[in-house]
Amino acid sequence: MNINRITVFGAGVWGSVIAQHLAKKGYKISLWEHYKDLFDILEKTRKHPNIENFELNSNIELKATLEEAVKDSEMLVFVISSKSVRNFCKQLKPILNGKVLPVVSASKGIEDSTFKTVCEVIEEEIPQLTGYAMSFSGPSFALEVAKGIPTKILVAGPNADLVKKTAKVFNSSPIITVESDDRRGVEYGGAIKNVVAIGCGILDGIGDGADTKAALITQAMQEMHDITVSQGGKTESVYNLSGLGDAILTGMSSISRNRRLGEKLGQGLSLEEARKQVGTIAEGADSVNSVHNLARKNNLKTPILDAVWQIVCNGEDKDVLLKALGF
Ligand SMILES: NC(=O)C1=CN([C@@H]2O[C@H](COP(=O)(O)OP(=O)(O)OC[C@H]3O[C@@H](n4cnc5c(N)ncnc54)[C@H](OP(=O)(O)O)[C@@H]3O)[C@@H](O)[C@H]2O)C=CC1
Ligand SMILES: O=C(CO)COP(=O)(O)O
Repeated sequence: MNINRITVFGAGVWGSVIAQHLAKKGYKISLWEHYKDLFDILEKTRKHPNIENFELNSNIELKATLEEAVKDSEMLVFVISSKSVRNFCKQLKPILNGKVLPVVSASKGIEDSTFKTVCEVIEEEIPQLTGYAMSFSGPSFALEVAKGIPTKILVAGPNADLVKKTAKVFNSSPIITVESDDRRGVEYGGAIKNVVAIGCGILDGIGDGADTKAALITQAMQEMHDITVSQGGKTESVYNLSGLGDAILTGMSSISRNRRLGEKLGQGLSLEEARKQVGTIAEGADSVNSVHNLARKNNLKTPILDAVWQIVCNGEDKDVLLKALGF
């Protein structure tokens, strides 16, 4: 696999930081963004409005159309919100025109109606990519990676050779990549940890502290485990970087948008108001329903995740979470 040009879809904070990381390594990057206002700002200033002291590397070219974005590309990286992936693939498919190339998803979510992971949605919509989609997931705040703070991220996919080569592409300071053959387990962990982070935020909003959040994470990990394993994921992935590692990061850090959304809910704000105040996407608010429905469908006992669902989706009082924890 000889890679020179990589396309990154989504110039949000994580997409831009990934593009920068790869550009600094010497890859030529085509960065595509669908939101015209953001595209125009990036093109005009080369600075990202949501990342401090961040100027796009000269190896990054902004691409306004999908045709331009995929031209000469040897790898695609998806960093758009998970719920927009299916429609996005419908636009991308005719443009790829049967082309086969490795695809990496850095998005974290589970589709509501189908319970499919982002890689599975990509492969379903663009069948020639089946076996070529990999997940890139682990504890990695874009804002910390942008500052050069070290982290470890899993690259997971069904083809060991492709995973090895892709891990090499992404591996360089401050990111150490770790290879995995359990894409499902990695993607489920990455999606469910966002719901766990909302739960931790709710506790913050109520005024409870790190002690209570640590108890929540510990109990919720069993629920993450049971759901993931029921879908064919491995136990070892649940307790690896994308599950446990990312649950600790997002549940405990003030940076996490999912945790911040939960905090607003815990303070009594409605979901709509909480979303507005957080401003940017909080994937957990979309995944909470799919996670809940999946647990019900499989008759799994998931009291912590159910309580978060009741608060987020039904507007229940936040005390249901304390009750679920046994307080
Ligand atoms: N930020 C982080 O630290 C990390 C984020 N992630 C994951 O990465 C993904 C992106 O997050 P992040 O970059 O932080 O979020 P941002 O809100 O900063 O960016 C989201 C990106 O998705 C794009 N998008 C939204 N809707 C559509 C659509 N209909 N079609 C095409 N593109 C669309 C956005 O465009 P627009 O500007 O129009 O909204 C934007 O480029 C999420 O799944 C998140 O969980 C993973 C690890 C770390
Ligand atoms: O997934 C993330 C870090 O690994 C980002 O989490 P938030 O979306 O909650 O900020």
